Amino acid sequence: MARYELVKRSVALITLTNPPVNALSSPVRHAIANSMERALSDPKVRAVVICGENGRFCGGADIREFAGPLRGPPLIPVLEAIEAGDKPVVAAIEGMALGGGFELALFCHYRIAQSKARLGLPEVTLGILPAAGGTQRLPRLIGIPAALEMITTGRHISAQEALKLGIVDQVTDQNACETALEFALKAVGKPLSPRRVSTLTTPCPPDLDALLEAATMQVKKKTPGVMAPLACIQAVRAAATMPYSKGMKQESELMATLFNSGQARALQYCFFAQRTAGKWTLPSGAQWNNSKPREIRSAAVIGLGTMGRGIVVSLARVGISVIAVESEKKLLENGRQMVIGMLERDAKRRGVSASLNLLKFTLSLQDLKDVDLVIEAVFEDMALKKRVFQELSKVCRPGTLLCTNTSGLDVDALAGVTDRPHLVAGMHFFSPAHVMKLLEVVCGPRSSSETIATAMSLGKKMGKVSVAVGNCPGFVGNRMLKPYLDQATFLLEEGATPEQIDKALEDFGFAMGVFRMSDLAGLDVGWRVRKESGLTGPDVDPKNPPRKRQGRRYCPIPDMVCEQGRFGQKTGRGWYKYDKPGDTNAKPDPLIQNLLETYRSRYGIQPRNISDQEIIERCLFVLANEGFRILEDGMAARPEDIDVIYLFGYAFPRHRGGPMFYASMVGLERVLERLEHYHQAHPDVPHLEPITMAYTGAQKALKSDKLDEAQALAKSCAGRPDFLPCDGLSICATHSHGKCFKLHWCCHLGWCHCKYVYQPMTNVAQLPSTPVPAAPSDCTDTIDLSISLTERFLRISPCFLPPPCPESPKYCNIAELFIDDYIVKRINGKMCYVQRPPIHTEAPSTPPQINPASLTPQKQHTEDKQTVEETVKGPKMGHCSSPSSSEDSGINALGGHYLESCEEESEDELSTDGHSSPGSLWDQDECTLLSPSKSIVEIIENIETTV
Ligand SMILES: CC/C=C\CC(=O)SCCNC(=O)CCNC(=O)[C@H](O)C(C)(C)COP(=O)(O)OP(=O)(O)OC[C@H]1O[C@@H](n2cnc3c(N)ncnc32)[C@H](O)[C@@H]1OP(=O)(O)O
Repeated sequence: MARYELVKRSVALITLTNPPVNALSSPVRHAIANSMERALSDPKVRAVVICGENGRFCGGADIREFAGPLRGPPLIPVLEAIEAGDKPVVAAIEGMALGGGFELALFCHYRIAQSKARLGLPEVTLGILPAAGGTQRLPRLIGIPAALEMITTGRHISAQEALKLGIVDQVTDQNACETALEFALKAVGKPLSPRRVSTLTTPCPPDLDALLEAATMQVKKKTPGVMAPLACIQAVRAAATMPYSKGMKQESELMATLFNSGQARALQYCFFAQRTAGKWTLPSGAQWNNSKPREIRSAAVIGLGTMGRGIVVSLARVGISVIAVESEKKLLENGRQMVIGMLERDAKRRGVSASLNLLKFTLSLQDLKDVDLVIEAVFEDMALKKRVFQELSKVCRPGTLLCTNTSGLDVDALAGVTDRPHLVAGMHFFSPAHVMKLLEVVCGPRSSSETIATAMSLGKKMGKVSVAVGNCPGFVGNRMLKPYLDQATFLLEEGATPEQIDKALEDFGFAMGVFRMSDLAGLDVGWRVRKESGLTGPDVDPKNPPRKRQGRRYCPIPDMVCEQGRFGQKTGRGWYKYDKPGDTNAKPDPLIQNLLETYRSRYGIQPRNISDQEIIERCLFVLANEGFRILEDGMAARPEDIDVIYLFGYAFPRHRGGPMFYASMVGLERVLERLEHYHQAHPDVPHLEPITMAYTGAQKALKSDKLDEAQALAKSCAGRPDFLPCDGLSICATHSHGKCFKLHWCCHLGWCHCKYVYQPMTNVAQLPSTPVPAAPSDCTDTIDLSISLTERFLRISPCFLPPPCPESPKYCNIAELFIDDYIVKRINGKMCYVQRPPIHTEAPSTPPQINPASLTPQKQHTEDKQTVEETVKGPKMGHCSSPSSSEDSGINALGGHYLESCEEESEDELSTDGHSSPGSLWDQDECTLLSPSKSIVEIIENIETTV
């Protein structure tokens, strides 16, 4: 984990060796401590250099270790030994020095950086703060304003900026390690005291309070409701106002508050979910690490509307030559000018020259015969898209990949009209395509692994977060959006206002509520889609009840708003009013209030007071419920993929982790209970019906006495102003379950009220033991959780780790009890955690449909050695049942911050209709929580539980 060498006869070279990023895991900390001890005690050693293997200094603490108890030596004493030593220590920074890695460098007496290195304290993005002295040392080195900015934003800086700020002593274009060795020798004999950052006095600006106040306002505005940046500011204040040792204590106390918070868990989950999403897998067994992408040097984009232009820019700025095609001269010229303008602005911002020479504009598809890949971005019209694909099939050389930017139409139907269905896939960009990070790569049943590998790799090259999804109407993101939007308008019917709904969502963490966002995106797009799908307009049978479509509840209010010419910001009127068209300052409009009142009285709806809790539950639980359906249908491989789609395509607040993670934090049983409750109240809204699996599961799980006790206590707190219904973010460490049971009442900053009133979250190991209750008379000794939604969720989401595991054998994590294959048994008066024999379940009666033309045949299950698990799961088939939602294009519909404003755009010309054909086969989930080596029916642990 660290190599120790004596070089140049007198310098100890300590090389961190923990690939891929030399994170400071327990063995690494151990190795640094030992190596330093050796170096300091060896009289031959006159100086020390610390570097990282493979050109990477250190990526910081090992984030994976945060989920468990601390093992090995704590970091701070290890680092303090470096600073306190009497031999000069030089950090040789190549690649990156981040988080704890940067702090390690700050404990060294000198720092040399390679010119391409990046440095930073990104802890805030993980919901914590730089707690290995970063908040106390950086301000001492570079002053409060610069340190504050780096610490509260987590921004990585270049080696040159680090030199300018005084963080590093030298920047070199050569090998940093070699340079540091020379530097170290020269430092021998020079006084070390002034080089010890802990001894420096923080330069304190006269307007400290005002500065910190401004920083506080800024982070509250930028990241409302997020705790870590505020804690960072408090820690930096301590650096300015307290001696070093007291500041360190303050830093550590603030860290303790953040470390176990739900926000930290959510943000760390996001970090890994983003990386997991890149590890795609197909039913054929093809996956990210066994499929080779093609190199794409040239591409074509068809259609220069909003999406097409953004795609051209995304391709050209990473050095791919692009032929852009339009159908009319005027449109082509307009598109050309806009693309050039966008590229020039982008290049100026990045300080590079615009790659205009890579662009070619044409009216003829014939020009595309030699390109490596085509992305079709014409209007969302299946007939038109089919014509384009037929034409491409004739024109392009046989190996050209044909991709579509459809936001929800059937990719396989398009593949079917080509001569190369295996080379067809969806590449669903989000608007504006050159800004939004998300790319859904849609795998049709016939898409080859090479095609998917190429689309995913091209996405990565363009700087996108690419997620592989199955082929169903709306794919993943837009399919989930439909029930979310529906709930918002149903709530309007029932008595809420757009302002109230938006405020509840914004308080939850969205940058914009659903109605403000819809106004920004434009209301006419959705209206047109609804007209085309026969939901509104002249095609609707006049005998059809106005608030029903196909037996389901339908809300015509959005149509009524559009009928009045209110299309949102661009017309100066929408769900809100604006001072003038294009203005962004949304004001409540009494006309909308009148419209709602008239509507309600017309349909005899008695408006009622709707709580923010109901708004959040109905809008967000329905989102997660659809996510579970998507997993069931096999249209996403993992909950992480869904969350990543919502984080990057729909601006779901990152500190909530994404809709699936949020549901897991609230507690799936509570989500299920609330969905059941709302579905009973609204039986004509199928999306509120919890998926069958969840329903069945809840019937089987038994409640424990402890749970009742906790609920009774919790209920007694209802109504107290300082306690709110659990938002799922306040993790209950008291009961060590990582998620609150239903009816918990928690304050939102880390207090749990399930048992210990007004007691802050307590380390589980410090809690008194709870005796196992006597055998209950009216229930069996086995809690069968085998088919609960929770169990399934955890099975398919190994990343949803239980909270830090207590060392004490008196407790276990309840989450573990939900793991597939385990049951809880009472053995000799103790609750034991037992693995049960495999369940022999019948394979699904309907075999998956496999297209004979498929070039990616299904895994031969009969030939492989397989577990029961694999047999039962099998690949999923068919299109999902939810209605098509092409109300795209993402348009950041949940309310995200754009990095830059959208330009004045016109819609692409070209028409619509769309039929769905059977969708993709999709491998379901993996069960990495269970080790196949574990023996069957073995008592693996004998632990009392507090349940
Ligand atoms: C007392 C507390 C003291 C200190 C607190 C901390 O230090 S918190 C950690 C602060 N550090 C970070 O936040 C850095 C996180 N990592 C990154 O930003 C990037 O990974 C990095 C280092 C810039 C490298 O980017 P690159 O694109 O080259 O690789 P990728 O992100 O795909 O990562 C490769 C694999 O490494 C895993 N990984 C990266 N950093 C860490 C880490 N700090 N701990 C654990 N694991 C880390 C990452 O998950 C990837 O894993 P894989 O299994 O291959 O998906």
